[in-house]
Amino acid sequence: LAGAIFSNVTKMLDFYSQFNPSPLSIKQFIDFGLNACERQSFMFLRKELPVRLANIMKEIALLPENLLRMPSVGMVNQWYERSFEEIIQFEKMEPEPPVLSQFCERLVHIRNRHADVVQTMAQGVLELKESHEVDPGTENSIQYFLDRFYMSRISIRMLINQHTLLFGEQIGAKQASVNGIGNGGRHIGSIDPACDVVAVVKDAYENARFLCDRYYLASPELEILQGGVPSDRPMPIVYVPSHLYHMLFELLKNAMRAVMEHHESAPPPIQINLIAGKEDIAVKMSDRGGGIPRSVTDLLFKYMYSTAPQPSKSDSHTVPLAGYGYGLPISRLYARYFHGDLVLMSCEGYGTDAVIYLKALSNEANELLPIFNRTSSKFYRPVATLADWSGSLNTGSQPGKNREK
Ligand SMILES: O=S(=O)(c1ccc(O)cc1O)N1Cc2ccccc2C1
Repeated sequence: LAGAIFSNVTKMLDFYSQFNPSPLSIKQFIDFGLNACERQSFMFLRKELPVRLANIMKEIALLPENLLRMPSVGMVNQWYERSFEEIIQFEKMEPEPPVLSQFCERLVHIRNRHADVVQTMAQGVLELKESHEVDPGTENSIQYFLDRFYMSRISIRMLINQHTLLFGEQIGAKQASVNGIGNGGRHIGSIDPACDVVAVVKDAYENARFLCDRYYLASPELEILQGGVPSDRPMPIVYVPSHLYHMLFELLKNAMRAVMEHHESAPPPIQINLIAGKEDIAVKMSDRGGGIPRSVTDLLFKYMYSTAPQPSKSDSHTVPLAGYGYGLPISRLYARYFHGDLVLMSCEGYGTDAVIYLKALSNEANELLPIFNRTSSKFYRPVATLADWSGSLNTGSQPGKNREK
């Protein structure tokens, strides 16, 4: 029987992975949420969630053997297989109330099962680093995979959160989503159509400052500018506050650590400049924390570089303010998820600017989703490439001029 079940799941994976994920824009999430219909949401998700799960599960199967065999990666893979099987069971069910509420409960169960996926995958990367030599080709495959894997996870959790917030049994979920009372900001699921960037900046700053004070017994002040002029007037945008908070909190922790470690006393303030353009909204955070050389800036987004043994829970308050966990790479994924970006510009010896770019128009803020196909599969069988620019660090081993090109 197990064999039969296995082959059936494999067949279903092949079936659903043939479809491309369907990206939604923030505008579409809002338009649907304003007169949300649970039946329609159910009909969409019981197809779209298996499509997104199957697309990324096919890539997990293409991972370098050494990583795929790590115990933690095996565990994550099992979670994905179990969740995939549970959702496709709703394929043939009638969209009647009892099934709709079962579906909602099942989504909550799946979201909880996958709560620790980020650190469990990081553990898998650590197991690989500690057990095998990792060649540059494998490292590139892992970087490519994890960006896509975590982006896929962000998108699946976004769909689950919208459905459970709009139709779930939380207190106040009903009237809040229907006529907007009971939630002052008229949130549509996890989206706030009037998310005040200044308020989220202050919230993230207060929380980062608390950690900084506890560790350094001091913390830098914050200056908020809008268009280069000091102002903390509200700045409403259409966005997911929790995503914006996650990015700001990470960048503020890094900036505070840099400033406190670069100045014995009187730390210079961190400056956040908010600029609303026609296409882009830019949140530029500037610190005078001494910066880092360009050769290091790229490493900060590398999962392999950022994976280090986790400090034990007991001394977690002694963990440096900004570790080098996956905070920066995942914050960049949150920015890119709705077609924005997160870039670092460091000037060694002076300080670092970090810019979060967001789409100004909600109809342009489309989900950015990984697609499993021949193109993505090629990334997992990297062929040795010849240098096409001279003078790079590893030219020593390149074949001579008159030999094969
Ligand atoms: O690399 S950084 O320039 C830096 C990186 C990211 C960021 O958001 C802000 C930053 O400032 N910076 C992090 C850090 C930590 C300890 C000591 C010195 C520094 C320098």
